Amino acid sequence: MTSTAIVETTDFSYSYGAFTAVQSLSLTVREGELYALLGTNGAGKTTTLETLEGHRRPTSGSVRVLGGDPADRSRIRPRMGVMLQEAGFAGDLTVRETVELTGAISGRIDSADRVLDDVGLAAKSDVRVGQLSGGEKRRLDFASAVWGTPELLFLDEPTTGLDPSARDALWSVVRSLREDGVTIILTTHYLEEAQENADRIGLMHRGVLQREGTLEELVRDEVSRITFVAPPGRELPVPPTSTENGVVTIETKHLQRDLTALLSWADRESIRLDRLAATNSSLADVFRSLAD
Ligand SMILES: Nc1ncnc2c1ncn2[C@@H]1O[C@H](COP(=O)(O)OP(=O)(O)OP(=O)(O)O)[C@@H](O)[C@H]1O
Repeated sequence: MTSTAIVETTDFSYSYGAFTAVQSLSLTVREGELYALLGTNGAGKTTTLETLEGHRRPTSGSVRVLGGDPADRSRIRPRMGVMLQEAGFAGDLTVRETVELTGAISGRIDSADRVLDDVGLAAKSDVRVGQLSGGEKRRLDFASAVWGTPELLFLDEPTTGLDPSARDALWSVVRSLREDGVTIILTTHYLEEAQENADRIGLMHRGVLQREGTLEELVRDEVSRITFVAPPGRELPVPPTSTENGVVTIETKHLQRDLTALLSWADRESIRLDRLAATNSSLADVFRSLAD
C-alpha cells in the first residue's frame, strides 16, 4: 500500500443551522484502502460523505479529495464514482440508457454490456428504470458508480435492500476493484461486511469519530465470552461474571488462557460442561459500547 492520501480532512465540522452534525473530524484514507465509516443512526456519516463528494461545503476545517477541493467538479468527476443512498434516476429511461448516460457524465469509458453483466442486470438492460424492484435499482446505482473503474469510490449503504446473492455479487465486484487499486469509502449498518472487507474502520457517534483502527485494534480491548452449564455447587477455576438459569457466563480479555483453565479443570474433575460456547469479541461489541 502506498502512502498517498486520497481523502484528508482536518478538523472538519458541518452544521445544519445551529445543529452540528459533524464535529472536528480528522480523517485520512490512503490509496488502495477500503475504509468503512460506521456509526449510530444520525451520527453524521452521510453528511461526511456528501461533503467528501463535493455536495456540501464544510462549515469549518478543511477537506481534500484526490489532492484538491472536492467541489471542483470538472477535476473530480472523471476520477470518482458515487453510490448514494437514493439516486433518483429518470423512470422512463431503460437500464442501458441510464448507465450509458451516467457513464457519459462521468467522462470515463466503459461498456454497458460489461458493467450490467458485472452487477447482474444484463437481463434487464431494456427494461425501464421505473419498472425495476428496489434491489434492482440499488444494483443500477452501483453500476453507475463503478462505470469505467474510478480511482475513488464512495458506497453509501450499498447492500441495503439486496438479497444475499446480490450482496455477494456486489462484494465480488468490490473485491476485484480493490485488486485494481481503487480506494473505497463505505458506510454500512451490516457490521459483518465491514468486518470482512475493510482495511480500517472508523466509528462515529453524535458527530464525533469515537474510534478508528483495524478490526484487530478495535476489538483488542473488548471482552470475549465463555458460556456453559455446569453442575451446581462446584467452585469454578475462573470466577464467573454471572449465572442465570444455570447458564454461567465468564467475560474475559484472556479467552485462550481462561478457556484452557476451564477445560483442564473439567477434564481433571470429569465434569461435563453442557452447551459450552466461546465467543470472540466482535465489532458489534465495540459498536454497542459507543451508544449510551
Ligand atoms: N438537511 C438537514 N437539515 C437538518 N438536519 C439534518 C439534515 N440532514 C441531516 N440532518 C441531521 O444531521 C445528523 C446527521 O445526519 P446524517 O444523515 O449525516 O447521519 P448518518 O450517520 O448518515 O445516519 P443514518 O445511519 O441514520 O443514515 C442527524 O441528526 C440528522 O437529523
